Formats: sequence, C-alpha cells, structure tokens
Amino acid sequence: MTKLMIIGAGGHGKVVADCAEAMNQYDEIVFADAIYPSETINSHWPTVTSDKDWSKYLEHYEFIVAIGNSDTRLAITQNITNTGGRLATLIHPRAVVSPYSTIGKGSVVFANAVIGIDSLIGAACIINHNATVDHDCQLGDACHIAPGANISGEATLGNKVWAGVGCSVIQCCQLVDNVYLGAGTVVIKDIEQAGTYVGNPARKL
Ligand SMILES: CC(=O)SCCNC(=O)CCNC(=O)[C@H](O)C(C)(C)COP(=O)(O)OP(=O)(O)OC[C@H]1O[C@@H](n2cnc3c(N)ncnc32)[C@H](O)[C@@H]1OP(=O)(O)O
Repeated sequence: MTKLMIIGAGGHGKVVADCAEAMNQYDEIVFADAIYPSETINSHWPTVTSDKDWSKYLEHYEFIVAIGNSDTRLAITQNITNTGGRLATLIHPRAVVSPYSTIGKGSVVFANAVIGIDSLIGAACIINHNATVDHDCQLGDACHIAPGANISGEATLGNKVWAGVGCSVIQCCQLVDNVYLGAGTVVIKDIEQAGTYVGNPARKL
C-alpha cells in the first residue's frame, strides 16, 4: 500500500479520489489545494496542504493532478516529474483497458470507460465516465475525453484536446493540439486548426 496526494480538491478531484479508493491500493488519500486550510472543499478526504507547497510530500506520496484546465494540469504534472516526484496512473477497477494499450503517467481512466487494443494515451489525460477510446488511437498529453464521448479506431488527437460530453470522432480522424469539441459534436474529418468546434458535422465557432 502507498499514499496518494491529489492536487486540486474540486469536483474533478473528488472523482479522482473516489476512483483511487475503489482501486484499493492506497492506504492514505489526501488533497493539496490552494484554499488550504479548508475542511469544506471535500468532506471525505482531508486537505493537508496548499497546492503551492506539495513538494515536501514528494518522498512519501504518489501524485496525481486533478485540475480541469489542461494547461495547468500538464504544467503541474511536468513540475512533479522534474522535481523527482512519482506520478500515479489511476484506472478504475470497472474500466476496461486493453492490456495492449498504454496509459500515460498522471492520467486517470474512470468507471465504465473503455480503452481498446493498441491505443496510446498520453500523460495527464482524463478518460471520463463511460467514454470510449477505441483500437489504435493515439492521444497526446493532457487530453480530456468527457463523459460518454466516443473516439473511434485509429484516431489521433494532439495535446490538450478536449472532447466534450457525448461527442463523437469517427475513425482515422486526426485532430491537432488545442482542439475543444463542444457537447455532442460529431467530427467526421480531420481538424487542422486549433479552436472550438460544435455541431454535426463539426464547425468552428
Ligand atoms: C464531468 C464533467 O462534467 S465534464 C464537463 C463536460 N462539459 C462539456 O462537455 C461542456 C462543453 N461545452 C460546450 O458545449 C459549450 O457550449 C462551448 C464551450 C462549446 C461553447 O460555449 P460558449 O463559448 O459559451 O458559446 P455560447 O454558449 O455563447 O454559444 C455560441 C454558439 O454556439 C452554439 N453552441 C454552443 N455549444 C454548442 C454545442 N455543444 N453544440 C452545438 N452548438 C453549440 C450556441 O447555440 C451559439 O450559437 P448561436 O451563435 O447561433 O446562438
């Protein structure tokens, strides 16, 4: 058993803690958050330090960054690596992840998510409840596949791609870095320009 420090005690943070507890491999789960000290952020697990001051915990804890903003999540994740910290990778016991796929450090895969065979998920990614990433996909760092979103086989997503709740990407599509797909967006061809896309078929806002 080991200890886990979750950086960010908001709504996403508590889902991360819930996932970590379900894994039954941590004997202690704590938060670091900028609003420290606060017992009201999250009533189930303690917030023990500010998120600026987690470095003194490096030796005894694994870390996971639970901040929704992709730039911030990736920056803090990289900072932890650069300062010698150990990053956790959390996979809910009721997610289905092919043993032939790779999930990057600092990433989380929540309940009912499915990762198909031969897929590669980058660092600091969020594969949310009921999301699917099918076979032979490649996701860059700090992507978020929101609840119920479906990424079809052989799709390639750049860094910090945000796929909103219930959206779909058809097979073999390639999306550049920093693409934000609104709720329910349907992507049927490559997206070559960063920005926010909505609708069926996807159009740039
Ligand atoms: C665990 C969790 O909770 S994870 C969180 C999951 N959350 C999501 O997936 C949220 C995704 N966010 C969205 O879909 C948002 O609507 C965004 C980010 C795409 C756009 O938000 P805003 O920038 O505020 O745009 P705004 O609401 O002003 O809409 C602009 C236009 O786009 C349209 N639009 C916005 N979102 C969508 C959408 N998802 N699909 C279709 N059209 C949309 C609006 O109707 C509006 O059209 P109009 O100009 O013809 O009136």
